[in-house]
Amino acid sequence: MHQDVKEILVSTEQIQEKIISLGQQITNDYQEKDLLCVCILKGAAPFMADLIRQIDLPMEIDFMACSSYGTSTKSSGEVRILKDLESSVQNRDILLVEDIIDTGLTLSYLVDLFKGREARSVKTVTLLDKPSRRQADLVPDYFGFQVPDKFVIGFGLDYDEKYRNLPYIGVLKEEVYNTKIT
Ligand SMILES: O=P(O)(O)OC[C@H]1O[C@H](OP(=O)(O)OP(=O)(O)O)[C@H](O)[C@@H]1O
Ligand code: HPA
Ligand SMILES: [Mg+2]
Repeated sequence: MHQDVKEILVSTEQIQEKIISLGQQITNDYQEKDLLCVCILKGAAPFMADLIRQIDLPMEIDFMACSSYGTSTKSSGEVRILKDLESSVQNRDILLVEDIIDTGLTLSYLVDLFKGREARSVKTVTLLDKPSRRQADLVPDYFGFQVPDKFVIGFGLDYDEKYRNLPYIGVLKEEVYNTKIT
């Protein structure tokens, strides 16, 4: 275990098992649809890469970068689009792929954005859900694991851009962000 991790919440094996089952559900639900999986960078990249290999359908992928946390553990509440899609979403079935829904501000902003762009359907899949912190009225269509109100890292999730490469979900030790000089 990494020295900055207080405890492991979800193991590598649990994550992989869950991704297989999410892939099966999505495969069943998107038969005869025009599926475009949109990865919300950067955090969702590892989850997206594993998830799409468990979806047994003709489909496309695209990437969007937004940021609301910057280098902090608190959401700024303001969603900035850093990179937009290359594909058109009009009349397509969009599945937004996230690593975590926390306040829900990022994803509810993006769902509204894609509905405004006339997608046929907009659904959401997230590896982690932290419902206790919700500010926006958003329930994911598919989720992997619910997590408590702790700042989590690994499998794409960062603190100050680090720890994305950990192969499990862990809780970051408080002293790591309390002692940071900003
Ligand atoms: O529900 P919310 O409170 O809006 O939080 C969730 C969002 O915050 C994180 O992104 P971040 O802004 O840290 O960008 P990153 O994926 O590049 O780390 C995460 O990947 C989600 O996109
Ligand atoms: O708990 C979290 N960890 C990392 N990034 C996040 N973005 C929202 N919540 C979190
Ligand atoms: Mg982040």
